[in-house]
Amino acid sequence: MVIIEEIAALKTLLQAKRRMGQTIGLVPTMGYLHEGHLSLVDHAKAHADVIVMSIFVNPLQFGPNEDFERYPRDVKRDTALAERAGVDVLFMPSIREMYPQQQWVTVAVTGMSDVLCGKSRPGHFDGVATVVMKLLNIVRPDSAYFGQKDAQQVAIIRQMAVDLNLDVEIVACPIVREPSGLAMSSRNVYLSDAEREAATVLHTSLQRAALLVNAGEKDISRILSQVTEMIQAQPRAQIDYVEVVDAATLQPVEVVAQTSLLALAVYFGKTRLIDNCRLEPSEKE
Ligand SMILES: Nc1ncnc2c1ncn2[C@@H]1O[C@H](COP(=O)(O)OP(=O)(O)OP(=O)(O)O)[C@@H](O)[C@H]1O
Ligand SMILES: CC(C)(CO)[C@@H](O)C(=O)[O-]
Ligand code: BAL
Repeated sequence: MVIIEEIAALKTLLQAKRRMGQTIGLVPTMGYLHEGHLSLVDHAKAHADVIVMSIFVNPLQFGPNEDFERYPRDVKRDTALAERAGVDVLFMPSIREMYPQQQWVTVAVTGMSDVLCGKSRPGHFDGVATVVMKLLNIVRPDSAYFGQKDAQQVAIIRQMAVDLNLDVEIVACPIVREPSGLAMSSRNVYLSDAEREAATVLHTSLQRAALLVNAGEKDISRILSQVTEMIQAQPRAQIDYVEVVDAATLQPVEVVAQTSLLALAVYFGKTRLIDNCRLEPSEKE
């Protein structure tokens, strides 16, 4: 595995790979790697010849009172895990390398960014879209891999690729979970044992919703009230939002359809966790 910190060096290396006819897959991350990230590498390896993983904790996507400073970092461990997973090029730029001067031009996301997580994290998705756009322009991958855990992020990036005519395939990969059902996340490290245990209610409540839909329930308010009640019964949980939206446009929907996404964000102590699942009504009626 080659480790690169400079944009120019990365561009030169990838240009040579491209000239040899090799395809490039990009896995963007903020590091502190876990099985969720590594599953993205597996998906990328199935499609592309050269796997580039980026590790960059992007200041542009953190609000002033968020956890940019204390976001977990472990370069040594990440390097070993990336190499073992089969990453070919690990791109770890400094903040100065990515933002050598004030960023005068950024990507602005409208509509899709003021719902769900965007409501409580103003500016977050502009920061995500801007850094992903920069990474795509630096790496020029054939395909880029994102986790479905961050459902709003992947929907926005897909839309960015369409709206800004990007020549890249955006691939959404399934959520990887702990045996307890808790979705893997770098921020899980903030949880106390009791909070980690309590947080399993997220997956259980999503499963309850899926069961209801399977049994023929189409009324979104009834589904939402069951999910909300289950979470509220857990004293350590503080709901930020629980919503059903269209998975592609993120706009609210009134009746469950094949494209519906149940998404939630819930605080356990100071830690805000997200999770989601598709609600797929059975075909028979
Ligand atoms: N459990 C998971 N399953 C599948 N993909 C995941 C999972 N967790 C993260 N990813 C994906 O990995 C990529 C990098 O995410 P990131 O580095 O922010 O990790 P994270 O665990 O989501 O961190 P955070 O706790 O900050 O949300 C994103 O595309 C994200 O959706
Ligand atoms: C896509 C991403 C790497 C952009 O900083 C980040 O939002 C993440 O890790 O999900
Ligand atoms: N995985 C999303 C990155 C963030 O929460 O900033």
